[in-house]
Amino acid sequence: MGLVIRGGWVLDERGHPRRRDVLIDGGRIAALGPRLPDAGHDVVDASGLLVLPGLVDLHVHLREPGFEAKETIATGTQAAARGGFTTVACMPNTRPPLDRPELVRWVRAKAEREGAARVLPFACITREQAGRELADFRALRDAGALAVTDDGRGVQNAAVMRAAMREAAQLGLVVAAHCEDEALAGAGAVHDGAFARRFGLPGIPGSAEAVQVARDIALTMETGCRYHVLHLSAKESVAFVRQAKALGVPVTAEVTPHHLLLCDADIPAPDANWKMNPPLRSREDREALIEGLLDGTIDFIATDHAPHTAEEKARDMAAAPFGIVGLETAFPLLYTHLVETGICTLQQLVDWLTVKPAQAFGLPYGRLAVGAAADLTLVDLEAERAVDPAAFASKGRNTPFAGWRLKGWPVLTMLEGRVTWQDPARFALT
Ligand SMILES: NC(=O)N[C@@H](CC(=O)O)C(=O)O
Ligand SMILES: [Zn+2]
Ligand SMILES: [Zn+2]
Repeated sequence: MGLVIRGGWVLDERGHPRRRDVLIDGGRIAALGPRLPDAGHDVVDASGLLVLPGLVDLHVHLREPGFEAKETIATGTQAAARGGFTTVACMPNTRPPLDRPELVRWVRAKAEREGAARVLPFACITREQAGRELADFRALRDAGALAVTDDGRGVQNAAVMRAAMREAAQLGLVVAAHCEDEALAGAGAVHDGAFARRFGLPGIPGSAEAVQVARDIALTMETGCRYHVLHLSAKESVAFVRQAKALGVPVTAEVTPHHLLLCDADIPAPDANWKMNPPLRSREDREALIEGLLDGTIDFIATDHAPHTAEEKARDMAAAPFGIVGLETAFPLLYTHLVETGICTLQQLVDWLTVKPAQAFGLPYGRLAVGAAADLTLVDLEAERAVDPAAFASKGRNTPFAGWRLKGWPVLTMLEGRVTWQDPARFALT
């Protein structure tokens, strides 16, 4: 017996909403049409709801192993499910870092047992993320690593980065980079701009990111490696990626919801819930990111969900760790502030959160089509409520968006036909 998702709005090829039924059988989408027969199937009433392919977030920190006080694979994937995400890629800056194949296998096995989302682990570029010797890419790939990155830190030595790209090119692995020149970033806590000056905080200039983006594009041209820029934040970086793409360089880039929606002028006062790396930059940087996303320079959106404990984030802005959570607010934030404001269409937003990240990493997810895995997200576009960090599934409560009134909340999430989250006020599926 299958399950019919009855009467929801499905976006067609041209992005127009159509009333469609979705039949799920054996964890796959078995049929999609205007009026499918019940034929003894279970039925979910999706009338009035948007039915999307399960959202894909290729940049999250699940913190296991080693930082279970911040998050676990279980709580992080529950946060993903609540946010409408069915596939997440987790970063290797754990303790120990994911620089050996047995660690990649351990994360995959634990996620398989406890996860409420599909988890694709990134592995390290360098051993211990120390920036010196390369990890064993072939063994990491064979253990199931999605790609390699030293996220949390930039690779400081250009020769090490070039060696990584040569090796990755041989193996068909993507190199994903956290671009940050540590000599330029120094001990900075926020963007090197008006807010930093007003509160006497050390600043991180946009150039700290952009010089590594430029360097890595040159190395990509030399090595032919597939290169991806994580959490793009500076207008100069956008310009470099745009130019590289025009030259046919195999580069992709992502941007976070917070860099699209906030700039340093929005920070109300020194408060570590507004501290993340890269930092919120200037209004012009933010505008360049939106422009880059709209013109295809930036390929997709990823949250960089980076949970920390309340105690860590209660420290002052200079001392607290970088990072904010993102999984449980991403869709409503972007729907309310990009789609409802007319900056982009619903179809564009959905693509940036589904098929675009999947395509960039060669993954078969993010499409609502017969034969595809039944990863689905039902969203109520009219539901409006305030962001309440106390109600998060994540252990992290560190968000600058607390109290924001948003529309477009996910109400049911399904991974391969199994419900991973449902709004208890609306559904009671088993
Ligand atoms: N983005 C952040 O501010 N923090 C991330 C590291 C990272 O993504 O670089 C973290 O691990 O906490
Ligand atoms: Zn990073
Ligand atoms: Zn990150």
